[in-house]
Amino acid sequence: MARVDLDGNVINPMTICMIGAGGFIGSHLCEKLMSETPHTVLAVDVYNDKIKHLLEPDSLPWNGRIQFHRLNIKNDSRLEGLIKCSDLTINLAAICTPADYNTRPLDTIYSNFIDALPVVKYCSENNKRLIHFSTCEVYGKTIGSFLPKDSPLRQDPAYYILKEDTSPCIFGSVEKQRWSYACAKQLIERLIYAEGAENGLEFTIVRPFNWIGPRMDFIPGIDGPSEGVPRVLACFSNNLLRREPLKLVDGGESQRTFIYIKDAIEAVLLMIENPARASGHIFNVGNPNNEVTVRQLAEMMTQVYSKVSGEDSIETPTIDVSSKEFYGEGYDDSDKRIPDMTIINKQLGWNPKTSLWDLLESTLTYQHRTYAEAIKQAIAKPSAN
Ligand SMILES: NC(=O)c1ccc[n+]([C@@H]2O[C@H](COP(=O)([O-])OP(=O)(O)OC[C@H]3O[C@@H](n4cnc5c(N)ncnc54)[C@H](O)[C@@H]3O)[C@@H](O)[C@H]2O)c1
Ligand SMILES: O=C(O)[C@H]1O[C@H](OP(=O)(O)OP(=O)(O)OC[C@H]2O[C@@H](n3ccc(=O)[nH]c3=O)[C@H](O)[C@@H]2O)[C@H](O)[C@@H](O)[C@@H]1O
Repeated sequence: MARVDLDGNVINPMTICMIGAGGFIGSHLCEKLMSETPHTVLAVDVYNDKIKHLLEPDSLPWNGRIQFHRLNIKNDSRLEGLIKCSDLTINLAAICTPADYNTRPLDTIYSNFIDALPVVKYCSENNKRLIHFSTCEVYGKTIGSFLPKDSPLRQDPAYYILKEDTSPCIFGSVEKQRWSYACAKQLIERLIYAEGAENGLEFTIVRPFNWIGPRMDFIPGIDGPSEGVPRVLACFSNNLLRREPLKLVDGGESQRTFIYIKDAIEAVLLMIENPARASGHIFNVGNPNNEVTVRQLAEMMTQVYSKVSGEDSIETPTIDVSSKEFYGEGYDDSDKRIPDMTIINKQLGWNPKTSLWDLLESTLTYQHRTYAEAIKQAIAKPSAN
């Protein structure tokens, strides 16, 4: 039975150059493409731990449809050739953990802007379609966050809903180096948009809103550096696994909307297979129904983990820490991130399905199954170093 797109046209097999395929999102996207489509993936990354299960053994049903190319796009002449022999390039490569933005601002700016330039150039020069991963962080802070604390307008959606074609990008001052990432992402978006306007580059830009699920980042001291600071899901999972209090930065008052990685990947597959509907657009991909403060996330994760692990939660499940202490100088934050869904609904007819509780249940089940034993060993006999 041939697979058809949203307009009833047969979907022909494509070759996709996926840069950053070895990461959290890339690994889920590769799983989806291998298990549900006839497409071929040239998986480009410096690591492949998270997609090894797709590359071996040769007896896998999709064998031959995914090839791993270990290369660093900063300085590898093979990149252009891979883009030229693909129908579509998806660029996921980035430094995208906030702890790096104010501590490694140069690497962050290079990774999110400079290193993406050749990818855009090769696509434009060779008339190849590009799907580029930006971030919801390009919206920065809401307009409402500048109103007086008790202003009723803060409840007015016009002051906090984030819409691709109307909302401004509002960052903190240059000293707040946290915004090095979002600003680099904003400028690469503007460059891509200009390549589209001036040179006819066929592009789609994705603005993910806190996608979470299995294989996101790492657990410090187990499959990542002990002093590493991953994104909040992995931080809180690590605390729960180690029976430590979850640290709430500046009281955990910031709000986020979290979406299950599997729901988000559905949206990306629709973009891949419906170029006529996706090209020329910027898309919010998030779940406006899953909004919590970070404190509420910590409380919910504590409850879910207790259920998943069968262990009672500890006496003091959370403690407050200052952002200076947790991230260092130059940290700043987005207050609230609610995606407007008009454009993605209209173009792709997509909506997220999974509640925050359910996505946390499946994700923490994975975390507990994958890490609980290793953590127990690590705590039992702390390593020499
Ligand atoms: N996960 C989210 O919720 C989220 C939210 C907003 C934006 N994004 C964006 O989506 C993209 C993917 O995010 P993710 O969560 O999968 O992050 P990730 O860190 O898990 O994946 C990024 C991958 O890119 C690779 N990479 C980085 N620099 C490279 C280089 N120079 N050459 C080759 N490979 C390189 C890394 O090895 C890694 O495997 C990023 O652009 C990120 O900014 C993600
Ligand atoms: O994932 C996204 O959509 C985007 O936003 C993230 O930024 P942020 O949501 O701030 O990243 P987290 O590290 O997950 O932090 C979320 C919130 O939790 C707080 N936090 C984090 C970790 C922790 O241990 N405690 C804690 O209170 C942070 O201060 C922040 O307010 C990252 O910038 C990228 O992954 C991406 O651009």
